[in-house]
Amino acid sequence: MPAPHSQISVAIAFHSATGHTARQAAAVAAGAAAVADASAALVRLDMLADDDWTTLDEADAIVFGSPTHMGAPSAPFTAFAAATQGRWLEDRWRDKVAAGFTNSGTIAGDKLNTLQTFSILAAQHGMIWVGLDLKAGWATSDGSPDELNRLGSWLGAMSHSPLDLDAAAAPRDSDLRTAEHLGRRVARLALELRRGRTPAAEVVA
Ligand SMILES: Cc1cc2nc3c(=O)[nH]c(=O)nc-3n(C[C@H](O)[C@H](O)[C@H](O)COP(=O)(O)O)c2cc1C
Repeated sequence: MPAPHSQISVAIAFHSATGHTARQAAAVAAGAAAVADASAALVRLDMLADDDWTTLDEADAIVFGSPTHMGAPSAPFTAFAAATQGRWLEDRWRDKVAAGFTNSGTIAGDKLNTLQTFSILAAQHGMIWVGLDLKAGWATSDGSPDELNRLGSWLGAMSHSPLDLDAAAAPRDSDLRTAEHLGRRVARLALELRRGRTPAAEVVA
């Protein structure tokens, strides 16, 4: 069932092969669900059922997530993107809020290309892309990797999971809190869109 008029739902459409990106997805969901009148649903793209498509169709916002594989979204994510073509034809996701996150084994790892691919998918669907509104962390000589947005990304949330660490040990907490922040922002903006903002003229009067 679609959310009642005063409430919004955020779907997190993600793939994760070995669990690291799944932790990032859970953090986005926790952030979204922490906003009053917002709910969050995790949709695993490697086991999509009809109900999952319904969850996506009824969501006010969809956050795309995938590990970066060979500098791009993983194959299951790419298959999912292609499978949305019918919805694209029918404009079914137009004006939904969209955002994205990715995780990879090296600090850079060409993750930006993954986020760009998500944002183009959103644009093709007529969705409204929401980036990350956090200053760069770990950007000065006395900075720390424990700061939010330590990887300095604005198109979406990035995280890094060193290749020798399993999903219990990575991504680190600052990356998960960054993902949580993105989830909160998406839910807050989706609520504002649903309820309507105060018209600008009234604000300046
Ligand atoms: C086929 C494949 C390609 C990968 N390509 C990249 C890459 O381009 N850049 C990178 O930094 N890490 C790369 N990795 C590492 C993964 O991004 C990393 O292990 C990530 O934490 C996996 O996330 P998951 O546990 O959610 O599956 C690759 C891993 C695989 C299996």
